[in-house]
Amino acid sequence: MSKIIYTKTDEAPALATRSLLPIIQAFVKSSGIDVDTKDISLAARILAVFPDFLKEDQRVTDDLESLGKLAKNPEANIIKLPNISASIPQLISAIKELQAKGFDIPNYPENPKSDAEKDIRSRYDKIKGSAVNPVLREGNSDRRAPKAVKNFAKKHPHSMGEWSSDSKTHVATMSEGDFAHNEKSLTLNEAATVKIVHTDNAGNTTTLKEGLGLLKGEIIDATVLSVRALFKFIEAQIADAKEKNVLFSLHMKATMMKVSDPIIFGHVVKIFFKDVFEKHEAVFNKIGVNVNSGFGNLLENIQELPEDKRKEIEADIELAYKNGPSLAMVNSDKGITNLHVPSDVIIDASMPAMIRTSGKMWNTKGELQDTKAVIPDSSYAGIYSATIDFCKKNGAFDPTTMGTVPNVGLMAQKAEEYGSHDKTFEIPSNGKVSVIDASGNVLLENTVEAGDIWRMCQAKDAPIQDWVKLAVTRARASNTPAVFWLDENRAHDAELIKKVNTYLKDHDTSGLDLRILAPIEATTFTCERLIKGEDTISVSGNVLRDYLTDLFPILEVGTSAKMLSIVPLMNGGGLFETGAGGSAPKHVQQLVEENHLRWDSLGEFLALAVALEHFSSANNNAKAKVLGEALDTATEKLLENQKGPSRRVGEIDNRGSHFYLALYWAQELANQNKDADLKAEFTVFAKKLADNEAVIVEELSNVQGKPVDTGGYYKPNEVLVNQVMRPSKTFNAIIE
Ligand SMILES: NC(=O)C1=CN([C@@H]2O[C@H](COP(=O)(O)OP(=O)(O)OC[C@H]3O[C@@H](n4cnc5c(N)ncnc54)[C@H](OP(=O)(O)O)[C@@H]3O)[C@@H](O)[C@H]2O)C=CC1
Ligand SMILES: O=C(O)CCC(=O)C(=O)O
Ligand SMILES: [Mg+2]
Repeated sequence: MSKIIYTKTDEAPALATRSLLPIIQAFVKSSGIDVDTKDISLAARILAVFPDFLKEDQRVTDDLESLGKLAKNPEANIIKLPNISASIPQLISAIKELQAKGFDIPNYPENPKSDAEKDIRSRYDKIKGSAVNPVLREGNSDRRAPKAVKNFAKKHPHSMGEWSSDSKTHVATMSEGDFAHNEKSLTLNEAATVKIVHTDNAGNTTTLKEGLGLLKGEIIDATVLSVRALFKFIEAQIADAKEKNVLFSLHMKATMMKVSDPIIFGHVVKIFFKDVFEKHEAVFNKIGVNVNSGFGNLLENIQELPEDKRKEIEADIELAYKNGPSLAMVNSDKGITNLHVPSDVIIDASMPAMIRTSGKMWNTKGELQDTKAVIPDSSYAGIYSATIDFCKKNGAFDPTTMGTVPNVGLMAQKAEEYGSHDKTFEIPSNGKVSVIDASGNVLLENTVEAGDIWRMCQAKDAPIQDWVKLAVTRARASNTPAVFWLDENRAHDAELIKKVNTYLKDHDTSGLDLRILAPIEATTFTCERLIKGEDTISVSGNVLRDYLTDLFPILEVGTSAKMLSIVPLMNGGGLFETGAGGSAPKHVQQLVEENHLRWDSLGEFLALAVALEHFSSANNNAKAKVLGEALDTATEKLLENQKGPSRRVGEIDNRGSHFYLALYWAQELANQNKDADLKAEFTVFAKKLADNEAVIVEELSNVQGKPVDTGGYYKPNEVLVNQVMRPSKTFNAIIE
């Protein structure tokens, strides 16, 4: 029998699940709907790949693998909550926590030498970074703000920082030598099996990858980022930030671009602290400093040095801070800078947050200051500079009047940069890298220098056809203009444009406003419509999907957590993501410190409603449809009555909002007349909830204000965390 699968993930969404899931299961039980869970948390994914290190009773199934298979099956109905895409520091701290809990898993080998270490390293490398989404996303992306959410934001706008025309904030990006400028691309006329070969200047060849099967009609790209150009660029930006007296900040996606971006991150750290690295290089090499994991790695590693050496290095670091521009801070109280940990500043969330805050970031004194946002590769940086220019000219966007920008994003089957992980290489020596087919034809080739980062991407034809179809479907269904954000001057986009023009002919596009604009023009076009209250669908590739589905939601409705985020799977199943953002680590901190969880589960509510609707049509289950419709109405009511979580301790939090969802959902089911059984069942249920509202709300708020222990961060203690997340005896008794 088909089921709805609810994913157990990490951090705030996983905490919320402990409260919400029992409610959901209680509501759907009588309708013959099974809501099962799969654990794809970072901790579970680690345990799943090391059965040989664990005791029999500690072993877990590989739920990600089985979900990946399910996603290719028409029966799939998966509710996917955000999970940690682990940076190395996150991975290491999860490993430590598991080891302390008695799981005898190996350490992460920073410099694997033996075969055994290399095997361990390769298992960990599969877990790190964005390792879940690419496996489950067997479809393209349809993300939008539901009407109720837009209306709520218009009535109750989030705060927006003002923008002034003399803001010194700007984006800095490379004008040569980056991935954008070196890109080569082609479409395959026939299926092929290719290998990737590095040839040095003496003619020695090294095969970087072989046996890579490509399909007919697939677009492939090869490109390289020159480290020499990167160094020159970063040095100039550091000097310029100091001269202009703006904060220096770096914005990368080290999680999703898990091979290239940590390397770039590391280079920026080394250049920023150039004098420190030059002077102490030998020591750093000896103690195994690796700043691809951020400057924090250096600070941690030097702790093991004798005190005088450590003090000397710390003094040199202080000097570097003094001589350089001010760094943007992630947490000025704790001295955490923008360069500390790559997973603290993730571009899709960090740039919009900055734009929402007048283009400012925090300085060391905890004050807001104008910022230089360094985004090394210029492929997509322009959309942020165009948005910033727009705000400088027109002032901040006004959430009470602005339109909306839904997105249709190409991502299925690891499209574009998503699929580059196993085809990205740090190049050992000067020469060239070639993509060569079985007959020896060189399909793509780039000149490289030692240290350059070379990568290849793929976009298969079937996902592209599906994406064009989805764009037309959404444009038609919402009667909204749609813009393909593609640049004819970029090699990859030029190939894609040919396909878009071809596949648009497969659909009835009469009366639709469909256009193709380069990203910067598309941004300005969209923003100009946006301030007039007009809606525009962005139809984009994978990276822009990621950027745009945080950028516009954060400006429009304050957070991308409130987005409806659907992935119609290409084989007919449904993947329903909850919101378009992440796992909000700061929210966990607040819960632990003061037992208040400000996570908003609106994304979960929206996803569940569409999952129920999908379940209904896939299984011919009329009750599921009634449940879904009632849930949607209940969600609207929750917004109207402002029963979403507050940010402040003592006020309604995530758990309180779940109670109100249950109350309204039950009331809607009691009020409907499509299903008599549900009506009867939930009339009783709704009355019980309503009668006990005051008691339950009091029980839920009484617990707040004190620290709590959930027994772990990556793998909390189930008993403790359930107690924390379900503190109302009265509510629990009614649910059970
Ligand atoms: N689909 C996925 O699985 C995704 C996973 N991630 C992962 O999430 C982690 C954190 O990423 P990060 O870039 O910091 O982005 P997040 O989206 O987790 O956080 C950014 C900020 O957005 C706000 N926010 C996000 N979701 C909610 C919500 N449901 N309710 C209320 N506020 C919300 C919070 O603001 P405030 O603190 O001001 O309340 C939060 O600090 C990383 O490990 C990353 O890899 C990121 C994106 C998608
Ligand atoms: O997979 C990830 O690491 C993040 C994905 C993400 O940010 C998104 O899909 O919007
Ligand atoms: Mg994103």
